[in-house]
Amino acid sequence: MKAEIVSQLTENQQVMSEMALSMADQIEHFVELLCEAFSNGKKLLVMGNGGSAADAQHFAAEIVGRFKLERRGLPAIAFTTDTSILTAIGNDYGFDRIFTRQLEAHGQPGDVVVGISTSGTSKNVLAALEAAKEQGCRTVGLLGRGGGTIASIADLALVVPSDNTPRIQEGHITIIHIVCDLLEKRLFS
Ligand SMILES: O=C(CO)[C@@H](O)[C@H](O)[C@H](O)[C@H](O)COP(=O)(O)O
Ligand SMILES: [Zn+2]
Repeated sequence: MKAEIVSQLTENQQVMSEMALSMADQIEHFVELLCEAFSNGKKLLVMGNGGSAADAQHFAAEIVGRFKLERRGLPAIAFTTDTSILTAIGNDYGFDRIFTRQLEAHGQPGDVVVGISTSGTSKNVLAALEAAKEQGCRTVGLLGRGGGTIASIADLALVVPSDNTPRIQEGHITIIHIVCDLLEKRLFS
């Protein structure tokens, strides 16, 4: 068992090292998109399924609350949190529409819409990013496994270099923390 633990920790380190070599420019671009949006009174809308739903909520909490600095709250909504909305839309229109409908309700031109999907293929996330583009929002995919179909439609695709879902999720939350740290410093210090 110990060998397996060491192997998983080592795999995490390898993914993080590859990200450090290949993703810094894209992460910087993500920070710039969000800083521009918040400076112009726009907001972050974010979504994902399963572990990525938790990441979406975590991201919104850092933005509305704070990361490290004392500052005013910034506007962010995770489309994963309201069980009445999720069950009503899922029941009445289907699971593939749970994010699209919320996007229709909240999305404004200039908002940054972030879809988190380790496979890059979740239909509800893909549909929401497609709708977001039509509404004039900027779209970002936090992805894995080569990026999938979502990478081909997102304005900015950040693809964690792994095919292993937990390692990809660890990459996503690391990116989210770096982005929160940098945008907070850029906007408030
Ligand atoms: O957290 C995990 C696996 O680590 C799962 O809950 C996982 O997020 C779910 O299977 C999701 O439905 C996967 O969706 P996606 O990342 O491919 O879009
Ligand atoms: Zn997980």
